[in-house]
Amino acid sequence: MRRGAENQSKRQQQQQQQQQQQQQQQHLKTSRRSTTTTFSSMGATPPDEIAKQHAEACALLQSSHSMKVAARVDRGEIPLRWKNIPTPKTKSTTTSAATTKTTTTTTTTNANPNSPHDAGAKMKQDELSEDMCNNLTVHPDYCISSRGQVDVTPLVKLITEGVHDPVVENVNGDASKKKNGNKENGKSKTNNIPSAQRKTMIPPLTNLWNEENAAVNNVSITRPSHDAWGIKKIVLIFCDDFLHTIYTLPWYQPHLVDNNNNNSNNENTAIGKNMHAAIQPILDTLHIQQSQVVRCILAGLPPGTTIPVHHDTGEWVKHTHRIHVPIIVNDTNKVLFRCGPTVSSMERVDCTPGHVFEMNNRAKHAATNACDTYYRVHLILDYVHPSFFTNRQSQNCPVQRVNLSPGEIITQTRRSIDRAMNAGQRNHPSFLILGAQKCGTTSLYEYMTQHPWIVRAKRRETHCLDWRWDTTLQSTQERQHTCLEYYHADSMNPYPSLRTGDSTPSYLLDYYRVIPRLKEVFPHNPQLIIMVREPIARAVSHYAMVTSPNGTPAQLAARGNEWRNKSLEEVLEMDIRNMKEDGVLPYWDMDSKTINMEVFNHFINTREEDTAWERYVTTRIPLNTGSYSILARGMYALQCRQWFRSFDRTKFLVMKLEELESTSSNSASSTLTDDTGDDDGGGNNNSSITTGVQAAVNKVMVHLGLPQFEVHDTEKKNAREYTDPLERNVEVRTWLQRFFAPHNARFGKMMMEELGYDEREWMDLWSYGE
Ligand SMILES: Nc1ncnc2c1ncn2[C@@H]1O[C@H](COP(=O)(O)OS(=O)(=O)O)[C@@H](OP(=O)(O)O)[C@H]1O
Repeated sequence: MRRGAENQSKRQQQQQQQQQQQQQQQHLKTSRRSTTTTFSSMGATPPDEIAKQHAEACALLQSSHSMKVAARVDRGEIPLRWKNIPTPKTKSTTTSAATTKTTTTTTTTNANPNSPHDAGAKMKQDELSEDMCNNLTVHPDYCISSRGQVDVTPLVKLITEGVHDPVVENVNGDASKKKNGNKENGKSKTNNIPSAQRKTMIPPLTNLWNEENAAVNNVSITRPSHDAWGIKKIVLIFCDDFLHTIYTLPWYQPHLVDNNNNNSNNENTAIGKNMHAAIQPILDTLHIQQSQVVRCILAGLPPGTTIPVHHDTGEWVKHTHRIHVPIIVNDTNKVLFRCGPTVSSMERVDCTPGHVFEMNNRAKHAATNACDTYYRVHLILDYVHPSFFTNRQSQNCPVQRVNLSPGEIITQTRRSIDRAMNAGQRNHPSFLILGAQKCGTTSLYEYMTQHPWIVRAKRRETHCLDWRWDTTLQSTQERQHTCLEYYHADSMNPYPSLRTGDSTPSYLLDYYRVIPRLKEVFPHNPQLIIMVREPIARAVSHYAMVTSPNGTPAQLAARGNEWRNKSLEEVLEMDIRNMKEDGVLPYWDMDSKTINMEVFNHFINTREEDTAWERYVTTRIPLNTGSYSILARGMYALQCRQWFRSFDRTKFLVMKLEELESTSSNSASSTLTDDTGDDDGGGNNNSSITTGVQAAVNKVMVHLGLPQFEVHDTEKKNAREYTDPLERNVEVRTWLQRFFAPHNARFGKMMMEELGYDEREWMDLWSYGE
């Protein structure tokens, strides 16, 4: 009785927390610009399409030319490179399976599917003909590989209880069939009890399929698409989409530790031990270690149900080998599990219990249980190569392992998983892009926020530390609260995996206002990102933006009118005069437009320079316009110096806009770290310098300690068409080069000396020749 009451109150608590979670998730979803990335391709299949595919699959099974099971072929481990091929954008995942008639593939390759060593099987993506690329996401020979046969009797014994209970309604309709219980075997007593009544009963601990039992004695995990299809589950190991944290659930812990002091007992502990023992033969057959397994689930496909044709998405897919082992299949003639490079070339896999097979889950696959009564149970297991862990370590993102306690609450989004006990542990914002203006800050923010764990702030440029700073607020607490609102901080609290930040490019120069405020309201010190760009190009871009007549009224107002009727030359002269007057440029001769290098070398990094720079910054930076400091914003060493004095150097990441520009390596597959374990996979060479959007974003992820991801949209943002006024004005360009050359060299040296950056990238920075 006591246990029943405890369970009851725990369930109520869980329900409340789940409701809160749902509300917060909804808020986060609406606060993201793109919610589409949070949904899988499979969830999108409409119910009538699923019903159609189910009818077609049942017809295939019943027809006189019923689909033959493909012969088992051991191709060894499926190379992960065949999971890294970008999916063609035009492909539809909801195509009807009606065309599936044969068991042979219809591809044009000459590779022998029976020989993993065939040269054709080693074919690279770029060798595929254009036609094949349009149709294939994976190599046709590497969709299925038979990896062995095991005795699954011990596992069957552990999970038989409750397996055929019709707790979940049949999502393909025809629920009435199941309401009457198990007609085919008539053995299960519980099946004669109406389901509503059965749900109120406290399930025996040994019924591992019961969701209420799992919520109290294991841990409740949501799998949105699978849950919607009514698939029952026993979750043993689970991880988030980036394999950042691997959670071992109580029912897979041989030495169960209950941190919550719940009612875990010997019976529950025995489950973990027995489960381990029952699954070990499968790991032995695969020749893998327990530590390589990142997901392990028993999935029960309900009678009369079809999982429609789909392919799995998410970063985890690229790094994992997907294993299926049929465990309970009452009648193999009534189940259809298919996989292939295209909908029309999917092959039927042998689903005899104990058949350990690997499938490429980037390939199309579908499953049908045409049986009237019995669930079909598969063990589904994903594992990684040991090199995955070492790569993650070197990317500042080591994989975490966590043993969950019985009944522990976790918070999930589509791509993240957190422990409820860790709610509120992340301080927001996690990062700020400080500038410089016109150096690609918009693009960088847009690239970064494609990461499913980075949530956009309410606005890209919050300006909460400069012109939106509310001077009427009395206390730090009030100011903190106001600033945090820009970052959805409250809604983010249950999901410490998620990060947020903004990009306000005016902060870099406006250090004297921004730094003290930042320290006051964000004392945890967010990670700081600075983008720079060749300063003459930056100045021209700045001038083009501020004088452009195009833009919303708010944009036009923010840019100001000060430069509207002035030439670029006049604007440059104005700024150089201001700096000269403030004492910033004692080395610059206004008449000859030359630098006295001796004076320059004596003056820089002195107290006099600091005082002069402070005079300039504190008197020349208005809050109501963007028309200022066309030259000063390109003097990066002077700006960074102020920031480096206030924060630990490790907080900073400085990148050049030019790093984004490489066209050769913008594709993710060429710059994502390789952990495929393939002999010809082309490992990550630390000594080479890669550029391009993906490489730049990878650097940012390392800086933030976030797992790397594939940037899909690598387009330039905030790009403007304009005629460069300096194109024909060689004289101005030449004096600008004279002006900036020593500043560029000074900045490059600073990056090498203070941040330890590679001299191949920072020596001779933007040198202009003679
Ligand atoms: N990927 C990539 N490669 C090369 N150049 C790029 C890229 N992304 C942005 N850009 C250029 O960056 C300029 C806009 O910078 P910002 O977004 O920082 O401008 S702003 O300060 O927010 O207004 C703007 O420069 P101009 O077009 O010269 O004005 C963009 O074209």
